[in-house]
Amino acid sequence: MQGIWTTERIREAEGRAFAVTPEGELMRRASFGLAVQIADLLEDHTGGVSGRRVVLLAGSGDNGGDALWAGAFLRRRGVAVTAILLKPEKAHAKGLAALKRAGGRAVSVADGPQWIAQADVVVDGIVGISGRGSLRPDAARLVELVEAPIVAVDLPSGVDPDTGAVDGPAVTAARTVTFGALKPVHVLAPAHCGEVVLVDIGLELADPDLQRLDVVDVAAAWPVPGPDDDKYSQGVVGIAAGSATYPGAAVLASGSAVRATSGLVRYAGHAADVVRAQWPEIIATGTVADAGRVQAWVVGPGIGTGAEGRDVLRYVLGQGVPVCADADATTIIAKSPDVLDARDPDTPLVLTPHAGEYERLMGRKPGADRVTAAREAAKKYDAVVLLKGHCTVIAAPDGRVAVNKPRGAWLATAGSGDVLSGLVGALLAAGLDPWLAAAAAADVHSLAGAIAAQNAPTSASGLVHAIPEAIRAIRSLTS
Ligand SMILES: NC(=O)C1=CN([C@@H]2O[C@H](COP(=O)(O)OP(=O)(O)OC[C@H]3O[C@@H](n4cnc5c(N)ncnc54)[C@H](O)[C@@H]3O)[C@@H](O)[C@H]2O)[C@@H](O)CC1
Ligand SMILES: [K+]
Repeated sequence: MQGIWTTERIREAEGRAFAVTPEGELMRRASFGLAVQIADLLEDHTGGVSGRRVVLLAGSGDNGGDALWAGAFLRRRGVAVTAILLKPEKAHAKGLAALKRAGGRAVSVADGPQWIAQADVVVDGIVGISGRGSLRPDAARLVELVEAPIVAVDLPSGVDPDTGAVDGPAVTAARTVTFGALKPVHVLAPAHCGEVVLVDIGLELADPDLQRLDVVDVAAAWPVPGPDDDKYSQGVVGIAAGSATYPGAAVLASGSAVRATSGLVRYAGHAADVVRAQWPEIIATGTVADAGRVQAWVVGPGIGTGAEGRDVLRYVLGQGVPVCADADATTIIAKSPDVLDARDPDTPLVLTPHAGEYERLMGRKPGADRVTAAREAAKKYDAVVLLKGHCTVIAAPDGRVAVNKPRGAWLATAGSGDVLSGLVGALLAAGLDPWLAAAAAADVHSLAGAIAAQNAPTSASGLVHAIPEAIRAIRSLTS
C-alpha cells in the first residue's frame, strides 16, 4: 500500500521539486535511470549493449523527452538509436537535440515500421502521466508491429495512470521504469506493466498532508496498547458469522480478530462451541442479542442469506457501532436493501465485495476501471467499499481511494475473505477511521498471505497464524 500515489499528487510533488532543482535536472535523473534499465534489458535479451539497436516511440510530452534523453545516454554506450517522432512538430526539443548531438536518428511515423522490425528493444515514450485514453491509431499501428521487448517510460501508454483501465489499444511492456513513486497503474495493471522498476529522482513525497489521502501508513495506523489500556479500552469486536453446519467461517473470522489486536473478541452464532474450542480467549454466545457490548461488528461470513441472517444483520446495524458487512451480509443487502433502514446514518459501514458480490450490489460488473467502480459503490451505499481482486481497491464515500499492492495470488483460497473481515473488524473496534481500517487490514492480509505462502501451498488457517508476523514485519519497516 505504502508509496502508491495518484498522478495529481505526483504532479504536486514534482512542482515542489522543480522549484528547488536546476532546470532539466529531474528529467536528467529520470532518463539516466531509464537508460540504465534499457541497457540492462538489452544485455539480458541480446547478451550485449554496444552495437545493439533501440527504437524510441516518442510522443509530444515530457514522457517522450525522457525517452529521447535516454537515447542520448545510450549512444554513449555504442547503441544505435532511432526515434520515431509521433508528432514531429511537438517533439521534446531539448531531448531531440541531445539525441541528434549524440549521433541518434529521428524518423517519421511512415518510416517507422522498417526500424521497428530491426529493433532489439523498443522504448514506449508515447505518453506518461498526462496520457488519457487508449493509443491513438498511429501509435497503435506501430506498437502492433513490435516483436522486441518493450520498456515503458513511467507507464505503459494507453493504460489509465490512475485507474489501470484499458479500453482499447495499449502497450504491454516487458519492463516499466517509473520515477519518484509508484502510481496506481503499476499495481492495477500488472499485466501491462511487466516488471516495474522505480527510479529515485528525489521527489519529496513524505508530506504528511499528502500521505493522509493516498498512502496508508499501516505501521502508524495499527493499534498498539499503551500502559493504561485494558482488554475493553482497546476495543471489543463482535463476530456474527458461521453456522452449526459450517463453523469454519466463524473460526477464521474470530481467530483473525484475536491475532490482529489484543482487545477482546466476542462471538455470537451457532458455532459458539467450535469457536470456543479453537480460541479459548473468545467469549462466545449463541445470539447477537446476548453478546454484550462491542465497539464494532463483523457480520456475514457463513450466516446464510435467509430470514435469520437478515435479522442478525438488521440487529447489528442498529447498534450504533461500526459494522463490517461481508460475504452473506453483502448478498442480503443486495437482495433486501431495506435492511439498511436499521442503520443509524452515522454508523460507519464497510462493505467487502468480490466482483460477483459487487455485481449484486450495483447491478453491473466492476469493469476495467475498478477505482471508479469502488468509488461509485462507496457513494451509493455511503460506506467504505473494499473491492476484492488481485489488487484490492478501498474507496471511501468522500472519494479517498487506496490501492493495495498485490503480493502473489495465495490469498485466492477458501476462507481468505473471512480472515480479512476479522482484521477489518478488529481495527474498527480499535477506533480507526473505517477507510484506514479497511486499507490497513487489506495490507496486513496480503502480507500475511505472502508469509504463509513461504510454506506453500497455504490455507486460510495458515493465513490467520501469519498475521502477527505480518504486523511485526510492517512495524519493523518504519521503526
Ligand atoms: N514533471 C516532472 O517533474 C517529470 C516528468 N517526467 C516525465 O513526464 C511525463 C509527463 O509528461 P507530460 O505531462 O508532458 O505529458 P505526457 O508525456 O504524459 O503526455 C503528453 C501529451 O500527450 C497528449 N495525450 C494524452 N493522451 C494521449 C494519448 N492517448 N495519445 C496520444 N497523446 C496523448 C496530451 O496532449 C499530453 O499533454 C511523466 O510521465 C514522466 O515520464 C520525468 O521526466 C521526470 C520529471
Ligand atoms: K509511456
